[in-house]
Amino acid sequence: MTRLFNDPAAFADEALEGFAAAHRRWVRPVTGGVVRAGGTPEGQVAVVIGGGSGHYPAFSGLVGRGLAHGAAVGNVFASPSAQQIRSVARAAHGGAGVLLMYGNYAGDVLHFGQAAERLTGEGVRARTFAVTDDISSAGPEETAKRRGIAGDLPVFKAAAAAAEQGLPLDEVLAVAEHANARTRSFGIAFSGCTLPGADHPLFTVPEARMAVGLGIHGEPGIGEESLPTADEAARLLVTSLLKEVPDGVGGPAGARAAVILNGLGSVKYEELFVVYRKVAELLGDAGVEIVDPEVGELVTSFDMAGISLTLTWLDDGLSALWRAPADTPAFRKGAPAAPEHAAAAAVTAEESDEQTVPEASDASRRAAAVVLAALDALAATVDDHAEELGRIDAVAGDGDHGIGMQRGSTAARLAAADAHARGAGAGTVLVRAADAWSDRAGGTSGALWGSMLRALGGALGDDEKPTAARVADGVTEASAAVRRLGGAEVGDKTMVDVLVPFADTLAAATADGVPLAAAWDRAADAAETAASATADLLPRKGRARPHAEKSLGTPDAGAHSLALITRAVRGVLIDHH
Ligand SMILES: Nc1ncnc2c1ncn2[C@@H]1O[C@H](COP(=O)(O)OP(=O)(O)O)[C@@H](O)[C@H]1O
Ligand SMILES: O=C(COP(=O)(O)O)[C@@H](O)CO
Repeated sequence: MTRLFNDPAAFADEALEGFAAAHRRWVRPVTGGVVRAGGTPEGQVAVVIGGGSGHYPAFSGLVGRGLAHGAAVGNVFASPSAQQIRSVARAAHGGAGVLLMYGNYAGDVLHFGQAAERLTGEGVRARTFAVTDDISSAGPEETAKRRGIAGDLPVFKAAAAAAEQGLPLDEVLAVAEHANARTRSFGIAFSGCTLPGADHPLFTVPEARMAVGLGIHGEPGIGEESLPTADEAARLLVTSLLKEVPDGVGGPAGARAAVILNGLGSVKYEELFVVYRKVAELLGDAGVEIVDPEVGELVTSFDMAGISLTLTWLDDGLSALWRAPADTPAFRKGAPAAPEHAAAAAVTAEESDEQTVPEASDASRRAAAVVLAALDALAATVDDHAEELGRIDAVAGDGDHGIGMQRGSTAARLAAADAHARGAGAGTVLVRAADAWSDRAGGTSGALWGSMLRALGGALGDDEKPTAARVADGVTEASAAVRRLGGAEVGDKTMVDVLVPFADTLAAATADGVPLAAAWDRAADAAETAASATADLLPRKGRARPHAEKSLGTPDAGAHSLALITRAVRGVLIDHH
């Protein structure tokens, strides 16, 4: 239970503020997160890590010498936005490029990828790397689909220590790849976490049972077993990981491993030590030499009761990197190094000029008023259904879809109102709304809704009154943009299952000469039908994928919210007909 909060929507920002105030020796706040207080030494590759809030000490607590140069911090269980990441990366850049590192989650992949593209376009060399250590989230033949959990730490540390040694960007990336290929984690959970402001946990585990194969966002495990003793838990964790010793290690006997026994939030340190006692014994029996073990909370999930074991199979190079000194708010090792000379001036990301708007025709400005009314209706319907959307998302995801959609749509509405008040045309109003949505919401849906509204805005432009055909073209482009960015197709159980029939129905009706309001009406019906039909599908993309079976019978959260929104916008179009 999270008991101490003010406005739940402000929880992540307020926590980051307090964290930065408490750790001035190590970190300096910048837009979107924190960077090292002393900056990045000139000519050193900057390792910028990041992810959602709710996982402390990941990610902000791992910024400091020997570890990350900066951390981009998103909202609770939602990736930071591309804009936040770009801002932190620019502030951390020491002139030798940045490596952006995160756990493998759809939202992170989208936003860090977009940030890297923008940084590269601005002349900052940027590469990305997603950690994939969780063996329960996909089989050995699909390691690229695995999630990042407590293995984030050794992989981040290896890359950061390599950067500290002065290696160039591509070699730092190669170290990250190598460390990740040799890192495996597996976890178990006894109860789910409760998000700030929520009155019940994201999932529950029946009395005397445990969930096997936990996620770090309150995702339920992939299986369930009887509650073990501490020794049985240790045995399950160790045997699961020893079944998957990576290629190149040659088997556990005689191998060296960095070992992390991680508490997810409400397992006591003493309990962890009782488990670790057996972990150490079993690894010793298997002939594994344990190097600098860590027992404690390194990647958490609020107050979730759970533990995970991580092994990074070391060679000489990785061993030196794992043992290298580090000095961060939450992770310290070895003797502190001499003071560093920071790169001349950390650049703070400049804000884009949002004061002015491009010229627009009167007709487009009038249409902008309708766009604004549509965004108002959209935000209102998201508010009305936020709890329901969270509930649906919690069935197999992380329960934050309602919160994320609320944050994004509220920001979009405000940005649109501002642009409209400045005389913007319909296209610009939508593009401003899109940028505000993806920047404020983060997360998978933040990136996708941002790209959707941007594509629609681009198609409408600021010059002409948007005709029904042009709106239909814009929606078709929005549908293509979402599929390009997210890589999902119809049948994967995502919002694409609704977007495609919605766009197709709208296009067909307008091509037949049906006026916009009536065509939209038809398309919204198709959207609703398609959203309900997602209940019968198994998810193949996004957070819900590892829990595919659990989601049968429940529609996809993003598909449902999109259908609700098309219905809400229909009312506006009919009113303005
Ligand atoms: N690759 C993808 N392409 C399109 N839509 C996706 C994809 N992955 C997830 N989604 C959609 O995003 C929704 C979840 O959004 P959100 O709550 O922001 O996710 P998360 O918390 O995983 O970042 C899902 O219900 C699904 O509709
Ligand atoms: O949840 C996180 C990011 O993934 P999303 O796909 O945006 O939900 C975050 O907590 C881990 O980085």
